[in-house]
Amino acid sequence: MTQQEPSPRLPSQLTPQKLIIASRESRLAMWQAEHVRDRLAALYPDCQISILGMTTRGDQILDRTLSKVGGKGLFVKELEVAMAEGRADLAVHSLKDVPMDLPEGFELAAVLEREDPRDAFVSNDYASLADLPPGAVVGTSSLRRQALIAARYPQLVIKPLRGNLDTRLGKLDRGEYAAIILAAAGLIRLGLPQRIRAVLDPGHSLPAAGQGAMAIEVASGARSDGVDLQAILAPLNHADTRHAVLAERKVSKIFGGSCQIPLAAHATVDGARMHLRAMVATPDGTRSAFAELSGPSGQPELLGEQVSALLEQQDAQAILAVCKQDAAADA
Ligand SMILES: NCc1[nH]cc(CCC(=O)O)c1CC(=O)O
Repeated sequence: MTQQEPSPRLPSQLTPQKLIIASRESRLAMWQAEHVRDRLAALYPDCQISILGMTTRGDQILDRTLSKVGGKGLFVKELEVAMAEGRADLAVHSLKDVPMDLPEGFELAAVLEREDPRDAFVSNDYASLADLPPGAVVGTSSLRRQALIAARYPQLVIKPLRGNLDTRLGKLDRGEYAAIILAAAGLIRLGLPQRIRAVLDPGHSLPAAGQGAMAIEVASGARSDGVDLQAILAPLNHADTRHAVLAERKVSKIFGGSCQIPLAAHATVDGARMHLRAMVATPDGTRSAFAELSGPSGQPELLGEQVSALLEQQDAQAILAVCKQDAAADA
């Protein structure tokens, strides 16, 4: 799991003198941008690397669930505008927040090695979901987490929880929730692993496509001074993680791809083989479809298509129709 792509050994005149990284300003986003900055600084010691912090619409709108205000694109659009205008060269994202289809003219130059992809149970008073008394309030705004919890623990009450990690932990600590569910990766990166009371078994709480992975987005083609950003960033790519997330994102894309439906997709890679598991459900968790398959690591998108076909055979379309009705009733 730790091999990196071979370094491209760029001719020295093509290594950049200056790189600007666009990032959201949340503590997690900044940690991730600094991580990329430090890795690039080690590769290109003569390059001056800075971080341009930005606020996105996704950070500003905190009173509605993401699925209602337009989905994942809200976290990346401003960063793409900065790249298109030449104010930044690359953007660092949590891959989970990156839409399945990037706008024309942008691509993912690197997918970094994945951190723990699992969901984490976080609480000051309880050790696990199973410990919560009936009626206890659990915070999450993820439809996937909501459906998975409702299916196994229908006696719990799920309430929306938005905002960056510090905001969410603050709401838990003020007693607004008995427990909250967060990605383990974010807590680990922020140096808060002690907040994790239990990691949820992926067999019960299958992770979201891309969870725990970071990606670097660039504008396609060479920079105006001829610097090939793709080649510059290639050494940061982690091949196994890229293959896993390509398979996961294929499933997301086939099922309509944003926060609108409860959908999980998680792949593991073992050398030349990979295994993909995926699930779709109704938001109340009462109906769900699950499928899994193994295949060659070199054809992740094919595996994604095959697993999606298995889900469809299990009536996934009927589940999605229920979700769409819910969405229409909300509107
Ligand atoms: N939707 C927000 C988001 N995007 C990425 C992460 C965590 C880090 C990751 O998955 O890489 C989180 C927070 C969470 O789900 O708890």
